[in-house]
Amino acid sequence: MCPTERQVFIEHLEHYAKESEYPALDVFICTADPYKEPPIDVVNTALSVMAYDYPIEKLSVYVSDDGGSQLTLFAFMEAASFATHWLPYCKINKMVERCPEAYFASNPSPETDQIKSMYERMRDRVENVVKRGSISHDYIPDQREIEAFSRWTDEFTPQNHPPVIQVLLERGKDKDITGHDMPNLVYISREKRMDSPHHFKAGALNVLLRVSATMTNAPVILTLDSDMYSNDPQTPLRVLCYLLDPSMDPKLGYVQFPQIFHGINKSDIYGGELRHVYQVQLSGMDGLAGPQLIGSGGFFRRKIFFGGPSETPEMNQDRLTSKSIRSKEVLAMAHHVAGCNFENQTKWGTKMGFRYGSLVEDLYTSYQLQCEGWKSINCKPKMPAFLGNSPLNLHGLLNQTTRWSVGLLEIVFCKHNPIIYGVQSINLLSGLGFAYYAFWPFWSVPLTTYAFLPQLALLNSTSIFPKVCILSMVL
Ligand SMILES: O=c1ccn([C@@H]2O[C@H](COP(=O)(O)OP(=O)(O)O[C@H]3O[C@H](CO)[C@@H](O)[C@H](O)[C@H]3O)[C@@H](O)[C@H]2O)c(=O)[nH]1
Ligand SMILES: [Mn+2]
Repeated sequence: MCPTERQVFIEHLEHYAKESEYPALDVFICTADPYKEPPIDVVNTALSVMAYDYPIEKLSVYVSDDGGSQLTLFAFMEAASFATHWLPYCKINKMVERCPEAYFASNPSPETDQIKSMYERMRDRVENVVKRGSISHDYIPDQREIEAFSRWTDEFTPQNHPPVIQVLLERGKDKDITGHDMPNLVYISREKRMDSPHHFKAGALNVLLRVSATMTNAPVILTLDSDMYSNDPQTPLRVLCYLLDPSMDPKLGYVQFPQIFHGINKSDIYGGELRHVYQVQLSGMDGLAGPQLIGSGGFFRRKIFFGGPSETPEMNQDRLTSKSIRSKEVLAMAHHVAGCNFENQTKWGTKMGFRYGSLVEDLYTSYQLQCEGWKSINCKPKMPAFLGNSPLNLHGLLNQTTRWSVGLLEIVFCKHNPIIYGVQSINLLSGLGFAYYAFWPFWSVPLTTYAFLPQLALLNSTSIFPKVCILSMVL
Protein backbone atom coordinates (compact mmCIF):
# COMPACT_ATOMS: atom_id res chain seq x y z
CA MET A 1 0.00 0.00 0.00
CA CYS A 2 1.54 3.26 -1.08
CA PRO A 3 -0.65 6.31 -1.80
CA THR A 4 0.92 7.98 -4.83
CA GLU A 5 1.17 11.62 -5.85
CA ARG A 6 2.82 12.36 -9.21
CA GLN A 7 4.31 15.37 -10.88
CA VAL A 8 5.26 15.96 -14.51
CA PHE A 9 7.52 18.54 -16.12
CA ILE A 10 5.94 19.53 -19.44
CA GLU A 11 9.08 21.48 -20.42
CA HIS A 12 10.96 18.15 -20.69
CA LEU A 13 8.48 16.68 -23.17
CA GLU A 14 10.43 18.11 -26.13
CA HIS A 15 13.36 15.79 -25.27
CA TYR A 16 11.15 12.78 -25.91
CA ALA A 17 8.98 13.78 -28.88
CA LYS A 18 8.69 16.50 -31.48
CA GLU A 19 5.25 18.06 -32.03
CA SER A 20 4.98 16.17 -35.30
CA GLU A 21 5.31 12.90 -33.37
CA TYR A 22 2.48 13.59 -30.94
CA PRO A 23 -0.37 11.10 -31.28
CA ALA A 24 -3.70 12.36 -32.64
CA LEU A 25 -6.34 13.09 -30.00
CA ASP A 26 -10.11 12.48 -30.33
CA VAL A 27 -12.22 14.23 -27.69
CA PHE A 28 -15.69 12.81 -26.89
CA ILE A 29 -18.27 15.07 -25.25
CA CYS A 30 -21.59 13.55 -24.15
CA THR A 31 -24.86 15.36 -23.69
CA ALA A 32 -28.31 13.88 -23.24
CA ASP A 33 -30.97 16.56 -22.74
CA PRO A 34 -31.00 20.18 -23.96
CA TYR A 35 -33.18 21.28 -21.05
CA LYS A 36 -31.13 19.68 -18.25
CA GLU A 37 -27.77 20.32 -19.90
CA PRO A 38 -28.11 23.69 -21.66
CA PRO A 39 -26.52 23.53 -25.14
CA ILE A 40 -24.58 26.74 -24.46
CA ASP A 41 -22.74 24.94 -21.61
CA VAL A 42 -21.90 22.01 -23.88
CA VAL A 43 -20.65 24.53 -26.45
CA ASN A 44 -18.40 26.09 -23.81
CA THR A 45 -16.96 22.68 -22.99
CA ALA A 46 -16.28 22.00 -26.68
CA LEU A 47 -14.70 25.43 -27.32
CA SER A 48 -12.41 25.02 -24.31
CA VAL A 49 -10.94 21.77 -25.71
CA MET A 50 -10.87 22.92 -29.34
CA ALA A 51 -8.53 25.65 -28.10
CA TYR A 52 -6.10 23.17 -26.53
CA ASP A 53 -2.36 23.82 -26.96
CA TYR A 54 -2.08 20.83 -29.26
CA PRO A 55 -1.22 20.56 -32.96
CA ILE A 56 -4.52 21.45 -34.60
CA GLU A 57 -4.11 18.83 -37.35
CA LYS A 58 -4.17 16.16 -34.65
CA LEU A 59 -7.23 17.34 -32.76
CA SER A 60 -10.87 16.27 -33.32
CA VAL A 61 -13.91 16.94 -31.15
CA TYR A 62 -16.95 14.65 -31.35
CA VAL A 63 -20.20 15.62 -29.62
CA SER A 64 -22.68 12.87 -28.81
CA ASP A 65 -26.26 14.10 -28.40
CA ASP A 66 -28.41 11.41 -26.79
CA GLY A 67 -31.26 13.91 -26.62
CA GLY A 68 -31.42 13.82 -30.44
CA SER A 69 -32.14 17.54 -30.36
CA GLN A 70 -31.92 19.96 -33.25
CA LEU A 71 -31.45 22.68 -30.62
CA THR A 72 -28.09 21.14 -29.71
CA LEU A 73 -27.12 20.81 -33.37
CA PHE A 74 -28.06 24.46 -33.91
CA ALA A 75 -25.91 25.47 -30.90
CA PHE A 76 -22.94 23.64 -32.41
CA MET A 77 -23.41 25.25 -35.81
CA GLU A 78 -23.20 28.60 -34.04
CA ALA A 79 -20.19 27.37 -32.05
CA ALA A 80 -18.38 26.29 -35.21
CA SER A 81 -18.60 29.77 -36.62
CA PHE A 82 -17.72 31.51 -33.32
CA ALA A 83 -14.73 29.14 -32.93
CA THR A 84 -13.13 30.63 -36.05
CA HIS A 85 -12.74 33.85 -34.02
CA TRP A 86 -12.26 32.34 -30.56
CA LEU A 87 -9.40 29.94 -31.29
CA PRO A 88 -7.05 32.53 -32.81
CA TYR A 89 -8.05 35.01 -30.07
CA CYS A 90 -6.98 32.52 -27.37
CA LYS A 91 -3.70 31.72 -29.06
CA ILE A 92 -2.70 35.27 -29.97
CA ASN A 93 -3.39 36.45 -26.42
CA LYS A 94 -1.78 33.31 -24.90
CA MET A 95 -4.75 32.92 -22.60
CA VAL A 96 -4.95 30.15 -20.03
CA GLU A 97 -8.72 30.31 -19.54
CA ARG A 98 -10.18 29.11 -22.86
CA CYS A 99 -13.77 28.46 -21.88
CA PRO A 100 -15.48 31.64 -23.10
CA GLU A 101 -18.10 31.91 -20.35
CA ALA A 102 -15.47 31.51 -17.59
CA TYR A 103 -13.03 33.82 -19.39
CA PHE A 104 -15.48 36.71 -19.77
CA ALA A 105 -16.69 36.27 -16.17
CA SER A 106 -13.15 36.71 -14.84
CA ASN A 107 -11.88 39.29 -17.39
CA PRO A 108 -14.25 42.23 -17.61
CA SER A 109 -11.59 44.44 -19.29
CA PRO A 110 -12.63 46.67 -22.25
CA GLU A 111 -10.11 44.95 -24.58
CA THR A 112 -12.38 41.92 -24.64
CA ASP A 113 -15.41 43.98 -25.73
CA GLN A 114 -15.48 42.96 -29.39
CA ILE A 115 -15.06 39.21 -28.93
CA LYS A 116 -17.29 39.34 -25.86
CA SER A 117 -20.16 40.88 -27.76
CA MET A 118 -19.67 38.29 -30.48
CA TYR A 119 -19.92 35.56 -27.84
CA GLU A 120 -22.97 37.16 -26.25
CA ARG A 121 -24.71 37.37 -29.63
CA MET A 122 -24.12 33.65 -30.13
CA ARG A 123 -25.26 32.83 -26.59
CA ASP A 124 -28.46 34.86 -27.01
CA ARG A 125 -29.29 33.12 -30.29
CA VAL A 126 -28.72 29.68 -28.73
CA GLU A 127 -30.69 30.52 -25.60
CA ASN A 128 -33.57 32.04 -27.58
CA VAL A 129 -33.85 28.93 -29.71
CA VAL A 130 -33.83 26.68 -26.63
CA LYS A 131 -36.45 28.86 -24.92
CA ARG A 132 -38.71 28.73 -27.99
CA GLY A 133 -38.03 25.02 -28.56
CA SER A 134 -37.73 25.52 -32.33
CA ILE A 135 -35.45 27.20 -34.85
CA SER A 136 -36.93 29.92 -37.02
CA HIS A 137 -35.86 30.00 -40.69
CA ASP A 138 -34.05 33.32 -40.52
CA TYR A 139 -31.61 31.70 -38.08
CA ILE A 140 -30.35 29.19 -40.67
CA PRO A 141 -29.20 30.94 -43.84
CA ASP A 142 -26.91 28.18 -45.11
CA GLN A 143 -28.23 25.49 -47.50
CA ARG A 144 -26.08 22.78 -45.91
CA GLU A 145 -27.57 23.63 -42.51
CA ILE A 146 -31.17 23.57 -43.81
CA GLU A 147 -30.51 20.11 -45.18
CA ALA A 148 -29.16 18.93 -41.81
CA PHE A 149 -32.35 19.99 -40.01
CA SER A 150 -34.56 18.30 -42.61
CA ARG A 151 -33.77 15.01 -40.85
CA TRP A 152 -36.01 16.05 -37.96
CA THR A 153 -39.24 14.79 -39.46
CA ASP A 154 -42.59 14.47 -37.63
CA GLU A 155 -41.75 10.90 -36.57
CA PHE A 156 -38.42 11.95 -35.07
CA THR A 157 -38.43 11.70 -31.25
CA PRO A 158 -35.47 11.49 -28.82
CA GLN A 159 -36.24 7.79 -28.26
CA ASN A 160 -36.96 6.86 -31.88
CA HIS A 161 -34.93 8.28 -34.73
CA PRO A 162 -32.30 7.43 -37.37
CA PRO A 163 -28.65 8.36 -36.83
CA VAL A 164 -27.71 11.98 -37.50
CA ILE A 165 -24.07 12.81 -38.15
CA GLN A 166 -23.04 16.27 -39.19
CA VAL A 167 -19.46 17.37 -39.84
CA LEU A 168 -19.40 21.00 -38.69
CA LEU A 169 -15.71 21.69 -39.16
CA GLU A 170 -13.12 19.76 -41.12
CA ARG A 171 -9.43 20.37 -40.69
CA GLY A 172 -7.61 21.16 -43.87
CA LYS A 173 -10.86 22.58 -45.34
CA ASP A 174 -12.23 25.01 -42.74
CA LYS A 175 -10.02 27.91 -41.68
CA ASP A 176 -10.13 30.41 -38.84
CA ILE A 177 -10.18 34.18 -39.48
CA THR A 178 -6.37 34.29 -39.58
CA GLY A 179 -6.26 31.58 -42.26
CA HIS A 180 -5.11 28.75 -39.99
CA ASP A 181 -6.66 25.29 -39.89
CA MET A 182 -9.55 24.48 -37.58
CA PRO A 183 -9.80 21.16 -35.72
CA ASN A 184 -12.51 18.66 -36.74
CA LEU A 185 -15.86 19.18 -35.06
CA VAL A 186 -18.51 16.49 -35.54
CA TYR A 187 -22.07 16.26 -34.18
CA ILE A 188 -23.47 12.75 -33.65
CA SER A 189 -26.87 11.61 -32.53
CA ARG A 190 -26.84 7.81 -32.65
CA GLU A 191 -29.84 5.84 -33.87
CA LYS A 192 -32.46 5.13 -31.20
CA ARG A 193 -35.35 2.66 -31.47
CA MET A 194 -37.93 1.83 -28.80
CA ASP A 195 -37.26 -1.89 -29.07
CA SER A 196 -33.45 -1.64 -28.93
CA PRO A 197 -31.56 -1.18 -25.65
CA HIS A 198 -29.41 1.96 -25.79
CA HIS A 199 -27.21 1.29 -22.72
CA PHE A 200 -27.18 4.92 -21.62
CA LYS A 201 -23.81 6.69 -21.60
CA ALA A 202 -21.79 3.51 -22.24
CA GLY A 203 -23.81 2.97 -25.44
CA ALA A 204 -23.17 6.57 -26.51
CA LEU A 205 -19.43 6.26 -25.87
CA ASN A 206 -19.23 3.06 -27.89
CA VAL A 207 -20.88 4.78 -30.86
CA LEU A 208 -18.36 7.60 -30.47
CA LEU A 209 -15.54 5.04 -30.47
CA ARG A 210 -16.79 3.57 -33.74
CA VAL A 211 -17.75 6.76 -35.56
CA SER A 212 -14.42 8.38 -34.66
CA ALA A 213 -12.67 5.22 -35.89
CA THR A 214 -14.21 5.73 -39.34
CA MET A 215 -13.08 9.36 -39.45
CA THR A 216 -9.87 9.95 -37.50
CA ASN A 217 -9.12 6.85 -35.38
CA ALA A 218 -6.82 8.77 -33.02
CA PRO A 219 -4.76 6.52 -30.74
CA VAL A 220 -5.58 8.74 -27.74
CA ILE A 221 -9.10 9.57 -26.57
CA LEU A 222 -10.43 11.99 -23.98
CA THR A 223 -13.99 11.64 -22.63
CA LEU A 224 -15.84 14.56 -21.08
CA ASP A 225 -19.27 15.12 -19.59
CA SER A 226 -21.21 18.01 -21.06
CA ASP A 227 -20.42 20.33 -18.14
CA MET A 228 -16.70 19.54 -17.66
CA TYR A 229 -14.86 22.32 -19.44
CA SER A 230 -11.08 22.46 -19.78
CA ASN A 231 -9.38 24.78 -17.32
CA ASP A 232 -5.83 24.24 -18.58
CA PRO A 233 -4.89 24.20 -22.29
CA GLN A 234 -1.73 22.17 -21.59
CA THR A 235 -3.55 19.15 -20.16
CA PRO A 236 -2.94 16.87 -23.20
CA LEU A 237 0.80 17.62 -22.98
CA ARG A 238 0.73 16.58 -19.33
CA VAL A 239 -0.80 13.28 -20.43
CA LEU A 240 1.85 12.79 -23.12
CA CYS A 241 4.50 13.01 -20.38
CA TYR A 242 3.10 9.68 -19.19
CA LEU A 243 2.07 8.09 -22.47
CA LEU A 244 5.34 8.86 -24.28
CA ASP A 245 7.65 8.13 -21.34
CA PRO A 246 9.88 5.26 -22.52
CA SER A 247 10.27 3.97 -18.96
CA MET A 248 6.50 3.75 -18.42
CA ASP A 249 4.81 0.37 -17.99
CA PRO A 250 3.52 -0.59 -21.48
CA LYS A 251 0.34 -1.78 -19.78
CA LEU A 252 -0.59 1.82 -18.93
CA GLY A 253 -4.07 2.14 -20.42
CA TYR A 254 -5.48 5.45 -19.19
CA VAL A 255 -4.72 8.59 -17.23
CA GLN A 256 -7.52 9.90 -15.03
CA PHE A 257 -7.89 13.48 -13.76
CA PRO A 258 -10.04 14.14 -10.68
CA GLN A 259 -13.38 15.90 -11.14
CA ILE A 260 -13.26 19.34 -9.56
CA PHE A 261 -16.55 21.17 -9.15
CA HIS A 262 -17.01 24.90 -9.25
CA GLY A 263 -20.02 26.71 -7.88
CA ILE A 264 -20.51 24.43 -4.85
CA ASN A 265 -21.78 26.49 -1.93
CA LYS A 266 -19.19 27.25 0.69
CA SER A 267 -20.33 24.82 3.35
CA ASP A 268 -20.99 22.07 0.72
CA ILE A 269 -23.84 20.68 2.81
CA TYR A 270 -24.43 17.76 0.42
CA GLY A 271 -20.78 16.73 0.28
CA GLY A 272 -20.91 17.27 -3.51
CA GLU A 273 -17.18 17.83 -3.71
CA LEU A 274 -16.60 14.10 -3.08
CA ARG A 275 -13.26 14.91 -1.52
CA HIS A 276 -12.78 11.42 -0.08
CA VAL A 277 -12.96 9.97 -3.61
CA TYR A 278 -10.94 12.47 -5.61
CA GLN A 279 -8.37 13.57 -3.05
CA VAL A 280 -7.84 10.41 -1.03
CA GLN A 281 -9.01 7.24 -2.74
CA LEU A 282 -7.69 7.96 -6.25
CA SER A 283 -4.17 8.43 -4.84
CA GLY A 284 -4.55 5.23 -2.84
CA MET A 285 -5.67 3.22 -5.87
CA ASP A 286 -2.82 4.78 -7.88
CA GLY A 287 -0.38 3.05 -5.56
CA LEU A 288 -1.97 -0.30 -6.53
CA ALA A 289 -2.93 -1.14 -10.14
CA GLY A 290 -4.23 2.39 -10.71
CA PRO A 291 -7.31 4.51 -10.11
CA GLN A 292 -10.78 3.69 -11.40
CA LEU A 293 -12.42 5.77 -14.12
CA ILE A 294 -14.67 8.55 -12.93
CA GLY A 295 -16.58 9.14 -16.15
CA SER A 296 -15.13 12.46 -17.19
CA GLY A 297 -11.53 13.67 -17.62
CA GLY A 298 -10.03 10.32 -18.62
CA PHE A 299 -7.41 10.05 -21.40
CA PHE A 300 -7.29 6.55 -22.92
CA ARG A 301 -5.19 4.66 -25.36
CA ARG A 302 -7.81 3.63 -27.92
CA LYS A 303 -6.44 0.10 -28.14
CA ILE A 304 -7.46 -0.77 -24.55
CA PHE A 305 -11.07 -1.06 -25.74
CA PHE A 306 -10.20 -3.93 -28.04
CA GLY A 307 -8.53 -6.49 -25.76
CA GLY A 308 -5.95 -7.04 -23.02
CA PRO A 309 -2.37 -5.66 -23.12
CA SER A 310 -0.95 -8.77 -24.80
CA GLU A 311 -3.59 -8.92 -27.56
CA THR A 312 -3.70 -5.38 -28.92
CA PRO A 313 -1.16 -4.00 -31.41
CA GLU A 314 -0.82 -0.24 -32.02
CA MET A 315 -3.56 1.32 -34.18
CA ASN A 316 -2.98 1.73 -37.88
CA GLN A 317 -3.94 5.19 -39.07
CA ASP A 318 -2.64 5.00 -42.63
CA ARG A 319 -5.90 4.03 -44.29
CA LEU A 320 -7.55 7.25 -43.07
CA THR A 321 -5.21 9.99 -44.12
CA SER A 322 -6.43 10.60 -47.64
CA LYS A 323 -10.20 10.64 -47.20
CA SER A 324 -12.27 13.70 -46.39
CA ILE A 325 -14.50 13.16 -43.36
CA ARG A 326 -17.30 14.79 -45.36
CA SER A 327 -16.93 12.27 -48.18
CA LYS A 328 -19.95 10.10 -48.98
CA GLU A 329 -18.00 6.95 -48.30
CA VAL A 330 -16.83 7.94 -44.82
CA LEU A 331 -20.23 9.33 -43.84
CA ALA A 332 -22.01 6.19 -45.03
CA MET A 333 -19.72 4.04 -42.86
CA ALA A 334 -20.13 6.42 -39.90
CA HIS A 335 -23.95 6.22 -40.15
CA HIS A 336 -23.73 2.46 -40.40
CA VAL A 337 -21.70 2.08 -37.17
CA ALA A 338 -24.01 4.53 -35.35
CA GLY A 339 -27.03 2.29 -36.03
CA CYS A 340 -28.63 0.45 -33.14
CA ASN A 341 -28.40 -3.01 -34.73
CA PHE A 342 -24.69 -2.75 -35.33
CA GLU A 343 -23.77 -4.28 -31.97
CA ASN A 344 -26.01 -7.34 -32.28
CA GLN A 345 -23.97 -10.53 -31.98
CA THR A 346 -20.74 -8.60 -31.38
CA LYS A 347 -18.51 -8.22 -28.34
CA TRP A 348 -19.32 -4.53 -27.92
CA GLY A 349 -20.21 -3.90 -24.28
CA THR A 350 -18.89 -7.26 -23.09
CA LYS A 351 -15.30 -7.57 -24.26
CA MET A 352 -15.01 -4.42 -26.36
CA GLY A 353 -15.56 -0.74 -25.67
CA PHE A 354 -17.25 0.60 -22.55
CA ARG A 355 -18.93 -2.25 -20.69
CA TYR A 356 -22.68 -2.67 -20.35
CA GLY A 357 -24.45 -4.00 -17.29
CA SER A 358 -24.07 -1.18 -14.79
CA LEU A 359 -25.37 2.38 -14.62
CA VAL A 360 -21.93 3.40 -13.32
CA GLU A 361 -20.27 2.43 -16.59
CA ASP A 362 -17.07 4.22 -15.59
CA LEU A 363 -16.32 2.11 -12.50
CA TYR A 364 -17.47 -1.08 -14.20
CA THR A 365 -15.40 -0.50 -17.36
CA SER A 366 -12.24 0.39 -15.45
CA TYR A 367 -12.72 -2.63 -13.21
CA GLN A 368 -12.98 -4.90 -16.25
CA LEU A 369 -9.99 -3.23 -17.92
CA GLN A 370 -7.87 -3.75 -14.83
CA CYS A 371 -9.00 -7.39 -14.66
CA GLU A 372 -7.64 -7.72 -18.24
CA GLY A 373 -4.28 -6.38 -17.06
CA TRP A 374 -4.43 -2.68 -17.97
CA LYS A 375 -2.99 -0.15 -15.50
CA SER A 376 -3.84 3.49 -14.92
CA ILE A 377 -2.50 6.69 -13.43
CA ASN A 378 -4.06 9.45 -11.37
CA CYS A 379 -2.97 12.89 -12.58
CA LYS A 380 -3.73 15.67 -10.10
CA PRO A 381 -2.05 18.92 -11.17
CA LYS A 382 -2.23 21.96 -8.89
CA MET A 383 -4.33 23.84 -11.44
CA PRO A 384 -7.50 21.77 -12.05
CA ALA A 385 -7.48 20.31 -15.57
CA PHE A 386 -11.30 20.38 -15.80
CA LEU A 387 -14.07 22.13 -13.91
CA GLY A 388 -17.68 21.00 -13.80
CA ASN A 389 -20.94 21.02 -11.90
CA SER A 390 -22.19 18.89 -9.06
CA PRO A 391 -25.86 18.65 -7.94
CA LEU A 392 -26.69 21.77 -5.94
CA ASN A 393 -30.08 20.77 -4.51
CA LEU A 394 -31.48 17.82 -2.62
CA HIS A 395 -33.57 16.59 -5.55
CA GLY A 396 -30.57 16.44 -7.89
CA LEU A 397 -28.45 14.79 -5.23
CA LEU A 398 -31.02 12.09 -4.42
CA ASN A 399 -31.43 11.40 -8.11
CA GLN A 400 -27.71 10.96 -8.59
CA THR A 401 -27.24 8.88 -5.44
CA THR A 402 -30.07 6.54 -6.43
CA ARG A 403 -28.63 6.08 -9.92
CA TRP A 404 -25.15 5.43 -8.53
CA SER A 405 -26.49 2.99 -5.89
CA VAL A 406 -28.38 0.97 -8.51
CA GLY A 407 -25.29 0.91 -10.75
CA LEU A 408 -23.00 -0.15 -7.91
CA LEU A 409 -25.33 -2.94 -6.80
CA GLU A 410 -25.35 -4.16 -10.41
CA ILE A 411 -21.59 -4.64 -10.00
CA VAL A 412 -22.00 -6.43 -6.65
CA PHE A 413 -24.47 -8.91 -8.14
CA CYS A 414 -22.78 -9.43 -11.52
CA LYS A 415 -20.87 -12.61 -12.25
CA HIS A 416 -17.59 -10.72 -11.95
CA ASN A 417 -18.02 -9.64 -8.34
CA PRO A 418 -14.87 -7.73 -7.23
CA ILE A 419 -14.41 -9.71 -4.01
CA ILE A 420 -14.20 -13.03 -5.84
CA TYR A 421 -13.21 -12.30 -9.45
CA GLY A 422 -11.49 -8.92 -8.94
CA VAL A 423 -9.25 -10.10 -6.11
CA GLN A 424 -8.04 -13.00 -8.27
CA SER A 425 -7.71 -11.06 -11.54
CA ILE A 426 -6.13 -7.77 -10.42
CA ASN A 427 -4.66 -8.20 -6.95
CA LEU A 428 -6.00 -8.51 -3.42
CA LEU A 429 -5.95 -4.82 -2.52
CA SER A 430 -7.21 -3.46 -5.86
CA GLY A 431 -10.01 -6.04 -5.84
CA LEU A 432 -10.96 -4.94 -2.34
CA GLY A 433 -10.68 -1.29 -3.46
CA PHE A 434 -13.24 -1.90 -6.23
CA ALA A 435 -15.36 -3.88 -3.76
CA TYR A 436 -15.35 -0.90 -1.39
CA TYR A 437 -17.00 1.23 -4.12
CA ALA A 438 -19.38 -1.49 -5.26
CA PHE A 439 -20.65 -2.09 -1.71
CA TRP A 440 -20.95 1.66 -1.05
CA PRO A 441 -24.83 1.66 -0.98
CA PHE A 442 -24.74 -0.73 2.01
CA TRP A 443 -22.93 1.88 4.09
CA SER A 444 -26.24 3.73 4.35
CA VAL A 445 -27.49 1.12 6.88
CA PRO A 446 -24.83 1.56 9.60
CA LEU A 447 -24.58 5.30 8.90
CA THR A 448 -28.32 5.89 9.27
CA THR A 449 -28.39 3.75 12.41
CA TYR A 450 -25.52 5.69 13.87
CA ALA A 451 -27.23 8.98 13.01
CA PHE A 452 -30.37 8.12 15.01
CA LEU A 453 -29.23 5.74 17.76
CA PRO A 454 -27.47 8.21 20.09
CA GLN A 455 -30.48 10.58 20.07
CA LEU A 456 -32.93 7.75 20.77
CA ALA A 457 -30.70 6.46 23.54
CA LEU A 458 -30.51 9.93 25.05
CA LEU A 459 -34.31 10.38 24.97
CA ASN A 460 -34.81 6.99 26.62
CA SER A 461 -31.99 7.60 29.12
CA THR A 462 -30.25 4.40 28.13
CA SER A 463 -26.62 4.01 27.33
CA ILE A 464 -25.52 2.57 24.01
CA PHE A 465 -21.99 2.03 25.17
CA PRO A 466 -20.96 -0.57 27.77
CA LYS A 467 -20.42 0.78 31.28
CA VAL A 468 -16.80 1.37 32.11
CA CYS A 469 -15.82 -0.67 35.14
CA ILE A 470 -12.46 -0.98 36.74
CA LEU A 471 -12.04 -4.59 35.59
CA SER A 472 -12.58 -3.81 31.87
CA MET A 473 -10.19 -0.85 32.14
CA VAL A 474 -7.55 -3.10 33.61
CA LEU A 475 -8.12 -5.67 30.87
O1 LIG B 1 -28.16 8.06 -21.71
C1 LIG B 1 -27.29 8.86 -21.37
C2 LIG B 1 -27.13 9.34 -20.06
C3 LIG B 1 -26.13 10.26 -19.77
N1 LIG B 1 -25.32 10.70 -20.76
C4 LIG B 1 -24.25 11.68 -20.45
O2 LIG B 1 -23.43 11.19 -19.41
C5 LIG B 1 -22.88 12.26 -18.67
C6 LIG B 1 -23.01 11.98 -17.18
O3 LIG B 1 -24.37 11.94 -16.82
P1 LIG B 1 -24.94 12.75 -15.56
O4 LIG B 1 -26.40 12.66 -15.60
O5 LIG B 1 -24.29 14.09 -15.48
O6 LIG B 1 -24.44 11.82 -14.39
P2 LIG B 1 -23.58 12.16 -13.09
O7 LIG B 1 -24.09 11.27 -11.99
O8 LIG B 1 -23.48 13.59 -12.81
O9 LIG B 1 -22.20 11.62 -13.62
C7 LIG B 1 -21.22 10.94 -12.89
O10 LIG B 1 -21.50 9.52 -12.85
C8 LIG B 1 -21.65 8.88 -14.12
C9 LIG B 1 -21.92 7.42 -13.89
O11 LIG B 1 -20.97 6.87 -13.05
C10 LIG B 1 -20.37 9.13 -14.96
O12 LIG B 1 -20.57 8.60 -16.25
C11 LIG B 1 -20.11 10.60 -15.06
O13 LIG B 1 -18.97 10.88 -15.83
C12 LIG B 1 -19.95 11.16 -13.66
O14 LIG B 1 -19.69 12.57 -13.73
C13 LIG B 1 -23.59 13.53 -19.10
O15 LIG B 1 -22.72 14.30 -19.91
C14 LIG B 1 -24.77 13.01 -19.93
O16 LIG B 1 -25.09 13.86 -20.95
C15 LIG B 1 -25.45 10.23 -22.06
O17 LIG B 1 -24.72 10.66 -22.95
N2 LIG B 1 -26.44 9.34 -22.34
MN1 LIG C 1 -22.99 15.23 -14.11
